[in-house]
Amino acid sequence: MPTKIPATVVTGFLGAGKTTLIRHMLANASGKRIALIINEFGDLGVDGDILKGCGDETCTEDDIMELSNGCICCTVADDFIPTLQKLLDRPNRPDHIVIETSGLALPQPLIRAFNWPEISTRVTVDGVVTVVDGKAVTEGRFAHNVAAVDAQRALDENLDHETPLSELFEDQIACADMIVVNKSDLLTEAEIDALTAQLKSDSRKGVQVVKSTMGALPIDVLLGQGVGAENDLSARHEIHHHHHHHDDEDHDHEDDHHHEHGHDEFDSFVVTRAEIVDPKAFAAQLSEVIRAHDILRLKGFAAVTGKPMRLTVQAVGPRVDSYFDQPFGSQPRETKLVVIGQAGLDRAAIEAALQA
Ligand SMILES: Nc1nc2c(ncn2[C@@H]2O[C@H](COP(=O)(O)OP(=O)(O)OP(=O)(O)O)[C@@H](O)[C@H]2O)c(=O)[nH]1
Repeated sequence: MPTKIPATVVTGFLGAGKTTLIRHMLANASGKRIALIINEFGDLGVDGDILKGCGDETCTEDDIMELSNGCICCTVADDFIPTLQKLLDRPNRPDHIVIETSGLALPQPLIRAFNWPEISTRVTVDGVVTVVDGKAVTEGRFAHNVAAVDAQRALDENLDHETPLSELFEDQIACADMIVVNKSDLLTEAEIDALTAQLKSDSRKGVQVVKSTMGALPIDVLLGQGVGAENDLSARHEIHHHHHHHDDEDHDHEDDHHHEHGHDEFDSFVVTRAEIVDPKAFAAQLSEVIRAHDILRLKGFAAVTGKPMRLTVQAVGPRVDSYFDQPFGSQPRETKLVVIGQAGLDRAAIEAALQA
């Protein structure tokens, strides 16, 4: 019997540093052949583009598969399973598969999919790595307070006291085999220690919590955990669907489509604009728009007058990073930004502000 190929699921909220961590991993794969499946919220394909640009010989463009149809956890049958099968049917099988979920995905339904007969004999979930934006959590952006939420839930099972952000965050933590406290460069030692202790107590027993900057962790730490996460799903409780049968793990596939979760509570759209003249001023303008409209995530590429290189723009909350990454080459010189926030974003106003 052929051995199962290990698959590592990398999850974590929007902008936590999943793509950065994977990029570091690919650059340090030391000959291991890694195939990637990535699923992005927002339709610009920024993550795929960044990863394809890694230029690492152990991971060619062919090894990167992008799921197109929205949320990985809602399109398991139509998109994820066929993509995985395609990967497994290749003559040149990968040593390891890494799956980057979108920042809004619940990992549990994805892991449950590994029990589907079509793939269960061929792959196993090696481990779930949850990347945490240490700075954002420390600043309280997820209003992360599991104890208080649990106390409320004990009073009334049916009440939904949580924000969409804290729900997702807690599900992603509950599913983790390893938690990466990323962006530790933006934290003090004391903040890192406090967050680490909190995450340890909020996660399952034995879950490792490690800190990183720019996701720089040895590949041996991230891969090869050998957990078989699909076999102990019940330990990875799902916060959202308490009213569903979360204790009945092998219910039929249909149920995966009935779960309710946060997508409707988030909005995403793409804004195009004319070339920008001054990258620094543009970053300041972005930061202002992000604050004014409470935008969670903004990323994309910009054309700067007089520059052959493409400016990659990355904003997580009010923090804006931008850098020239590569020449436009054969691609059109366009400025395109994907904007992600909670539902109710004022699209017209944001567009106007970004195009100003
Ligand atoms: N200061 C700092 N910035 C970081 C670190 N890790 C990632 N970033 C930056 O955070 C931004 C988001 O990083 P990504 O790796 O794209 O995050 P992601 O989780 O893949 O984002 P989504 O796919 O949109 O959910 C980028 O601008 C990164 O350069 C870190 O350790 N420290």
